[in-house]
Amino acid sequence: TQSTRPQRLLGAVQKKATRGNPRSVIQTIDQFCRQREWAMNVGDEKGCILDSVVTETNPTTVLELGTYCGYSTVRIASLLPPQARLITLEFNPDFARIARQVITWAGVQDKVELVEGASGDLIPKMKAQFGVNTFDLVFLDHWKDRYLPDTKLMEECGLLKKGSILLADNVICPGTPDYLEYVRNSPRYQSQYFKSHLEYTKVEDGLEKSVFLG
Ligand SMILES: Cc1ccc(Cc2cc(O)c(O)c(C(=O)NC/C=C/[C@H]3O[C@@H](n4cnc5c(N)ncnc54)[C@H](O)[C@@H]3O)c2)cc1
Ligand SMILES: [Mg+2]
Repeated sequence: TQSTRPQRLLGAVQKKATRGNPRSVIQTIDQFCRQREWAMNVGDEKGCILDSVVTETNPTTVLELGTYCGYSTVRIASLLPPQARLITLEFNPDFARIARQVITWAGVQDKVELVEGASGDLIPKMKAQFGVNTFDLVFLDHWKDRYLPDTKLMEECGLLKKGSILLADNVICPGTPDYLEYVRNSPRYQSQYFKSHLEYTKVEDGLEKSVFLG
């Protein structure tokens, strides 16, 4: 039977990346996407912006919406201090299965909890079922029409505190117009756009960093 792109991406990681070395896993996936097959990972250019936001936030509790193959999961987890943890949500079981293997190959599995399910169902369970108080950082990279409803849901569930950071991928391409309008015009957020490019291309894209003001 035909393999899928995520399966081929995992194969490249297991063949070329050094076990337990997150940077090696990231480099292998970026090389695979440049030389073999494009895949919707945040990539190395926007990834460097992600790295700088993670390190300056120095988060204890991180939420990622949309794991896909685990590229940004590994990238974020590799920068977290020992006691910090990253919860990542993925509703496609095939992607989740691949991501778990990528995360384990990188050796960051102790900092990551991959939960299979839809963000709309799981966000309301974060406090009671996952023992979360609030998130210091949220990375949004799932279906683009879910960014706004899930942000409002996180507000309603009391998962954001004064100073919580939302970092959203693809605010230009594919684009998240309703989300951008909300975080840029709501008095509850201080927003900043980081201009970049769609992963592995010269097309403009960017990340939007929004600080929740309480
Ligand atoms: C026109 C066009 C097309 C594609 C691109 C290129 C491009 C570039 C990018 O960086 C992109 O992030 C994307 C993109 O579409 N990302 C969607 C990513 C989804 C992943 O998240 C999962 N998921 C989706 N909704 C949920 C949800 N509620 N709860 C839990 N998991 C969810 C899915 O199962 C996938 O694992 C596309 C650019 C322009
Ligand atoms: Mg993306």
